[in-house]
This record gives sequence, structure tokens and C-alpha cells, in this order.
Amino acid sequence: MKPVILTDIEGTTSAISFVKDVLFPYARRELPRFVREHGHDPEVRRWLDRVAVENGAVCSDEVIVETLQGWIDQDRKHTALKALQGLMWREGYERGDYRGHVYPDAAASLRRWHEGGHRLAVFSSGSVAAQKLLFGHSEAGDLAPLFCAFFDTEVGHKRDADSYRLIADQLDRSPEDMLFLSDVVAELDAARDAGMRTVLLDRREDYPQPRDANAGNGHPRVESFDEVDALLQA
Ligand SMILES: CSCCC(=O)C(=O)COP(=O)(O)O
Ligand SMILES: [Mg+2]
Repeated sequence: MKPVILTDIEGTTSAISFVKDVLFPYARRELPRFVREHGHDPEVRRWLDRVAVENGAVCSDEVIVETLQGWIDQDRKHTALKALQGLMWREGYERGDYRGHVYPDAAASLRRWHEGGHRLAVFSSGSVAAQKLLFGHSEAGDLAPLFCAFFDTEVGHKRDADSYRLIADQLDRSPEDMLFLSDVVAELDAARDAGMRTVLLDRREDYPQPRDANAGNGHPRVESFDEVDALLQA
């Protein structure tokens, strides 16, 4: 049976700069208008209320917006922020304000692995809705149908081994039959603790200072998806 390939997004399939310089500023800028116009939609309200609870008090939408903007600045991976970002980014993708960045080697490899019979899945801190948008409106075309499953932090934290056990379980595979790709060593450590095979993405564009074997904590290290095939055969 061919291993299931589970991939992270930011810094792995897609440039960190796309997330930091395009998506995050867009959400930060659009947040006040979005909350004004959609704050009464039940789906939006649910997440805004989660932010209010986190603040420890009943607070105005203005304070909630400021809190969320602060979290964007800190790159907090809070589930409520990620869900709201996904809803805001939908408008930007649909208006054609931007397309999802996917490295050409990642797009080509994902297509090749899918054609070759590997099941592909995503695990990202970005919400499942945001993941589907990024791949569905990517610069390389609609890549979303290549994936059989999408997971976000509703399944658990990316640095927690139990999240990877749960993902394997939901895909009906043993962790040993799965390969996880990520640019973050702590995430790879968690996946390896769960029993998965791992590969560290160390893209020159995202990480101008290459990480050595010690910094990579023993995970096989590659600079593009093209190098992953050799590891799949190993
Ligand atoms: C999924 S689209 C936006 C990416 C994002 O919001 C994010 O936090 C990326 O985290 P990742 O786990 O993919 O490194
Ligand atoms: Mg990442």
C-alpha cells in the first residue's frame, strides 16, 4: 500500500510571504467591515463570542476586532481567528484580489503523487475552509480535488502527537503508513512521536539560513518536493 502523504501548507506547499504579506494584511484590513456587515450571521457570531470569552468579559465588537487584529500581528493560531480569516479570505479569492500561492514543484509533485495512487491530505493551522480556498484558487489551478481530507486545529494542536494519531485513525491508516511534510521541526517531532515518517521542508525562499542536521532534529531534510520521491522509495 502506498503511504498517505500528509502536508502542512505555510512554508511547505506555499510561501510564508504569501501568508504573511498577502493573506494576513488582507484579513487585518477587512476585519472591521466584515464584523460590521456579518457580525449577526450565526456562524460569524459563534466565533466572535469565542474571542469575547477568551477576553474574559462581555466586550464590544470593537474590542473583539482589536483583539483579533492583535492576534494576527502575533500570528496566533487560535481556532476562532483561523475560522474568521477563512470566511474573509473567501471574498478576496472570489473577487480575484489574489490567488493561492503553491510552489511549482509542490503543485507538480502533488499531481504526480495523486496520479500514482497516493492518498493526499492536509494538516494546517489555517481553517479547513481556508485550506480548500487556497488550493481551489491556486496559481497552479484547482488543486483541491487532489486531496481526500483536510484537517485543522479542530483535530488538535500541530505540536501534539495525539493530533497525528487521530488523523491516521480518521484516514483508516496506521501512522507508520503515513508521511508528514512540514517546515516546522516541532510539528515533525509530534508526527514522529505518533509513528509517522517525516520530512523537513527547508525552502531557500522561506529559510535563507539552511537548518543543519542538529536543528532539523534528525528529520530527513529537503529543499523542494522534487527530493521527496527518493525518500518515498527508501
Ligand atoms: C490555510 S491558508 C492560511 C495559512 C494560515 O493561516 C496558517 O496559519 C498557516 O499555518 P500552517 O499550519 O499551514 O503552517
Ligand atoms: Mg508550516
